[in-house]
Amino acid sequence: MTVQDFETAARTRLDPVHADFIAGGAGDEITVRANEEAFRRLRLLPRVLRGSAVRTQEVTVAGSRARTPVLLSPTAFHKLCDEEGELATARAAAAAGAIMIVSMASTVAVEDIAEAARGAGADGAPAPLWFQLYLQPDLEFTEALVRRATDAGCTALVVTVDSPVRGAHERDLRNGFLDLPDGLRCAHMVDPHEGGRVRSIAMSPEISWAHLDWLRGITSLPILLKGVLHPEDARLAVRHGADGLLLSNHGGRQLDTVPATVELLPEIRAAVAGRVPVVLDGGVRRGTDVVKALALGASAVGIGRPVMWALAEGGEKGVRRLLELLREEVDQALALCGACGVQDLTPDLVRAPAWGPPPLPLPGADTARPGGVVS
Ligand SMILES: Cc1cc2nc3c(=O)[nH]c(=O)nc-3n(C[C@H](O)[C@H](O)[C@H](O)COP(=O)(O)O)c2cc1C
Ligand SMILES: CC(C)CC(=O)C(=O)O
Repeated sequence: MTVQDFETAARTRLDPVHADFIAGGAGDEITVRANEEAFRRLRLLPRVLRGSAVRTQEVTVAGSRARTPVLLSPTAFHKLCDEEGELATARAAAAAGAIMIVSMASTVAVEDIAEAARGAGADGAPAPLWFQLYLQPDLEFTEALVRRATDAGCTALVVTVDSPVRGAHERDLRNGFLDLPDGLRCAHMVDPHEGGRVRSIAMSPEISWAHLDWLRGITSLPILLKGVLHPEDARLAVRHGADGLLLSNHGGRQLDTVPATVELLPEIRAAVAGRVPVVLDGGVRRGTDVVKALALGASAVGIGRPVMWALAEGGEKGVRRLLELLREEVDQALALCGACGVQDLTPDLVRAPAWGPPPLPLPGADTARPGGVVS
């Protein structure tokens, strides 16, 4: 009945080491918890008598049209959850008309995922697929991967920029989960020039804005940056030609103790000043969470762990049910807010506690804390 139920059910089926890999985060997992808690602290303030009988959830983000504002954030290794892996996920996403962001660390190749999605798209419409990339210091390899994703029909690239090194996943270290089980591999990291050797994904601290400029020069696909948290970086992203941001703290899996993403949303929105869309992920578990994020200015929201749990619980059917459930919950929340669609969701529908940047005590200035970030 709820998104949370999928986790409970999945845990009875999954190897506990793999369940820990999915659930876990970096360090003390403070940010993992903060993401969900922040949504719980926000309150909705609905409008009434607005005639919201005909409702739509359609959105267009960075040129891709979707039937739902809920997209599938990139998650690695779907074959840990289901033997069909990303093929099952792609079919379910296509049936729901949801954007799926294929992880660079997927256990099925993007060409095969695209084929599965094409076969399952409702109304014969192609389901939008985006491709997530960790920029590799080996630019030739990165360029070849961008071409593969483009040729497979992906309509945007999502560059994850919060991973100059990998976050410290202490559950995995304790469990000794350091590699994929035999028989599974990252499909995009098999190097045809090196006799099928599987490369590791480099999370490299040498990656800089210059690499993004290089990427901008080799592709005409929209580029979204995933993992920008500081408003100054959001401004820089726009200046460097990014077409959108995926406001994400990697589900609390990179730097622990960073703020919940929904807390940062108003600041990031203000920084980009409407020039590019902002998608948000992290802790979205309810239709009301989706509505809160959209009201605060997100163009869409992503879900990570729930997809893995649903896949483990029921394969393609599980992910279909998950997406249906969220569609039903979003529809109900829209109706109860007096909204016919995303366009009717505005910041005045949300009451936020007083979070945001700490007050900057200026010499001689009144140091009283400003009110909530949502006015
Ligand atoms: C098991 C797992 C694998 C992930 N793999 C990737 C990945 O390959 N690339 C990436 O950019 N983010 C990855 N993420 C982060 C997600 O894209 C997303 O930011 C996060 O899961 C959203 O938070 P949520 O799980 O609370 O919905 C992963 C997250 C999880 C839980
Ligand atoms: C294997 C990693 C590249 C996947 C990831 O980003 C994560 O586990 O958070």
